[in-house]
Parts: sequence; structure tokens; C-alpha cells
Amino acid sequence: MRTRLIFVRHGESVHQLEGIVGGPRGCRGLTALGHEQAHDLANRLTSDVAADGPVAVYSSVLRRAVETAQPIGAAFGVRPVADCGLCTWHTPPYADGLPTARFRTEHAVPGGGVFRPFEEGNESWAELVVRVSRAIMEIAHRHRGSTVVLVGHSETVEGAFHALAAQPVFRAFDLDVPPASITEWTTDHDPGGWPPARWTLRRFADIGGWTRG
Ligand SMILES: O=C(O)[C@@H](CO)OP(=O)(O)O
Repeated sequence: MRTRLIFVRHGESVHQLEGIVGGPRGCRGLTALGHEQAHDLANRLTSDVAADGPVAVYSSVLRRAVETAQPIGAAFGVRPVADCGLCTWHTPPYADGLPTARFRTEHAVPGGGVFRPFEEGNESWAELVVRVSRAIMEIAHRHRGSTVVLVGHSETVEGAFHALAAQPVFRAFDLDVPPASITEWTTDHDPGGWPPARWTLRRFADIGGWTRG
């Protein structure tokens, strides 16, 4: 009974190119290249998991992830489910659409770190890890024994290292997760069992034929 969780970071996005905070209002979706990458992801994933049978597709609620999930869902004949637990930072409304550099400097919280937010009104890293990890575990439990595609953000992919690999909330290493990359974890144990299932990292930040920007 193998459970496969396939994490996808959204394709190239407008917020990324413009360097703005891409919350529900500030996110203007994918660039033309991002749309092309989303279609390519759909092709790659369907050939990868063709034998797995029905596949569920989830995304965060942010436009860049929703737009990336659309062709993937269409390729599998399923409607992607938007889950806010898979979002990147839940930034405060005042920050949405601001230049990221300005948000980070003008609204920096002195002493911000793991449990205290880096910016005024933002989530702390620990809060993000718990939120994303909880969403991942709920999805894994719901779809145990099958294959799920989770379209999100750098932080969604990072969250899996905490949820599935019991990494401490303050990790001793960083992760570089390019747009339109695939990261895959599997387990043959019950994802809802106790003690927690052991997961295997099958691939990390796989960008297929694309070159890193
Ligand atoms: O929200 C963002 O700008 C970043 C934060 O790292 O995430 P992503 O580009 O993956 O959406």
C-alpha cells in the first residue's frame, strides 16, 4: 500500500519577477513561461504516474498555484482542490502587493526568528511549519495508499521535510526549490499510523528539461 506525495512548486510567476509580496491580492498568477511550465508539468506527471490509477490534485489558494494545478488536474481528469494550508507565508493584508524588499526592511521585527515573526503581523516560521505540516498530514491520511499531487510554494516543499521527515523546526540546512520543480516522497507504511510512518525522499527539486533561472 504505497502512498505517493508529489510536491510541485508553481511555475514562474509575475510576483516573483516583480519582487512583490504575492498574497491573495498581490499575486497576479503565472507568466507566459509559467503557463508553459505548468503544461509541461502536467505531461511529465501523467507519464510518471500513469500506472497509479486515480490521482488527487491539491493546490494552495494563491493564483500562481491554482493556475499551475489547472492543467495538471485536467491531465488527470480531476478538479484540483484548493487548500489554504498549503499556502506560502500568510502575510498580513497591508503587505499584500508591497515590494518584498520594502516589507522585509520597513516592517522588520527586531529579534524576529523562529517563533517571533520576521515582519510585523506576519506568521512566524514555526506557525507556518505547523500549518503546512498539518495540511500535508491530513491529505496523506485522506489519500493513504494512493498518489496525490500537491501544488504549492517553496515553503510547501520545505514543510514536507518537517511533516514527513521529522526535521526540527529550525533546520540546520537550507533548501533551494526552483519554480516548476517536482519533489516526491513515498511511504509503504500507514501515513496515519503510530509511530509515524517512515517516508522516502525519491526526488528533490527535479526541473526536468528546464534550466534554472
Ligand atoms: O511567496 C513567495 O514569494 C515565496 C516565498 O518564498 O514563495 P513562492 O515564490 O514559492 O510562492
